[in-house]
Amino acid sequence: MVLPISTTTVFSYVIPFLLSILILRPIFSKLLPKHHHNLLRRPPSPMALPVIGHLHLLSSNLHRSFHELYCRYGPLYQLHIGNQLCFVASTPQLAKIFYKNNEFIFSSRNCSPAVILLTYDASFAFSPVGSYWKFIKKIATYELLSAHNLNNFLPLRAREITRFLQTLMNKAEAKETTVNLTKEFSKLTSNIISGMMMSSRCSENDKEAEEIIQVVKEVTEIFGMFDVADVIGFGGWFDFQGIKKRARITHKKYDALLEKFIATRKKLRSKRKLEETKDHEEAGKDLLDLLLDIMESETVSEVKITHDHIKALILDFITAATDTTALTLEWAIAELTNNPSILKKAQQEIDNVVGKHRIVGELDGPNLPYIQAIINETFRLHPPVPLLARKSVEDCNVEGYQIPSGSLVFVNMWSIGRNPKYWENPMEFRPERFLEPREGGPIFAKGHCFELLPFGTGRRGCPGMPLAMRELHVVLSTVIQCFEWKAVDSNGEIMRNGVDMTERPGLTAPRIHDMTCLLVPRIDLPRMIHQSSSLK
Ligand code: HEM
Repeated sequence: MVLPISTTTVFSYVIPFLLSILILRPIFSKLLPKHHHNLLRRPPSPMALPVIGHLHLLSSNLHRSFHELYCRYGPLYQLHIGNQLCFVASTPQLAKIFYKNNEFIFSSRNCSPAVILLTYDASFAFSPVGSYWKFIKKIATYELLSAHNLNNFLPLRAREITRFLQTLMNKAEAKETTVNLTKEFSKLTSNIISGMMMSSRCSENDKEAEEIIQVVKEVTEIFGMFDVADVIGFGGWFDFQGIKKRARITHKKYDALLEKFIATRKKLRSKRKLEETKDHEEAGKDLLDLLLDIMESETVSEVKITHDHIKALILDFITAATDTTALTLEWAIAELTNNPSILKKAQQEIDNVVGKHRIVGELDGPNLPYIQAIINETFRLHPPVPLLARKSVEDCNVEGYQIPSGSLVFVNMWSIGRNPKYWENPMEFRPERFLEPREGGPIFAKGHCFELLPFGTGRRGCPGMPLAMRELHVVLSTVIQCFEWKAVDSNGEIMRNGVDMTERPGLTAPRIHDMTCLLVPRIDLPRMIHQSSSLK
């Protein structure tokens, strides 16, 4: 039935009613509580296509695509990647609102079928904040990566760094041989973390090292991919991009390597039990031992640890620790190659503070502030994890916009690091900016200064930060102290116009080409190694 509306009714009631809404709307909107008023407000968003949403706007270097969209849509915008609702934030203020003020809501991560496949569905880094995550977080913070354990493992790191320097020195002495620094950094960082986790080196020989490096590279690349089949709703059945196939192959390779390590350790434990030796405990308990203790323990623990959990956790930590640390070193060396005056200043600092009679050690860290500034400047321009990605577990109101539960939130640290609003002449590599007096105090990379969050922040922030900071400082310092280097291209020709700074896609943002150099010794390394028989 249609109700007849007379002209009188329209003029007497409807038009005045509509006009009053128009006039009073701004007043009411101020009076209404913000939360209510904005319940359905969403941040700006580009035009979406059916089914794929905004996928067509994204390149494989997501942080670059997100930065371009930031320039058009502002600090907070909304995207549909297939059927997944996403929000991208590109200011330090929003980073703080999302990950500090609302850290419980944005504490989960996106776990794709490929990640589940690769990580035995038992990853710590991808698990929601629940009893398993809390249990492992406690072990990571108070055992594996505690200050006490890091000190216990100082001799191990020193030994690995000495080996690394010796390898470089041997290659430098064979004058024509070029050195692939990308691979050497990855070998070093994977040896350090596998030494701490399994008291075993990843790369006793070059073939094994190559295998590990390839697997880690593959895992981080897969972790950083959007599988179109998942986000447009086909789920586990389709594999248009071959990501699931790659994950299966990589998983198989990883599994074989891990099984080998675990089997070796089990043999060692039985031998130790028989001999009742205590040496190992004195040298610092590794993660594998801790986990095997928990798995084999008869007492009921908070969480049941299985063989698969152990493999998943080793994968988590090796992957998280190897690539990130190695690629930071590589970016730093690349920037120093392109900025010889900064390299000179760094050499001078080391020569003045440490001299040429002993090798730089971890304990020199606080006395070498310029090296730390170089590391911070590298983090700013080349954050190893360019996008901090979390998933919301509840609805949340951010700056008047509604962010529904289950949304993916990206904070684009790469974009923030290059934004002239937060950094003067952002494209200039200038470590001095971290040493100059600054309104608001100095900027540190430890998770409290939201302009610079290389390790993330809050409860889901990186537990490996203390180890990474020690490693980065000492390794970069020793390379600067011990060698002059000249970057060469794939034909072995010296690159006179500077090294290429293009990135490769993935969860981390490594350089696209390996850093290959001709090395020239700056010091008499064999004599120094002999003199300072251990690096402290
Ligand atoms: C330069 C080196 C490193 C960088 C830049 C880095 C960066 C990060 C970032 C950005 C996150 C995510 C944080 C967030 O969501 O707020 C993370 C998580 C993590 N990192 Fe690191 N990391 C580094 C080294 C390490 C090392 C050496 C280890 C282990 C020894 C490690 C283990 C982890 C783990 C296990 C997580 C997951 C934590 C969780 O989900 O609760 N990282 N890292």
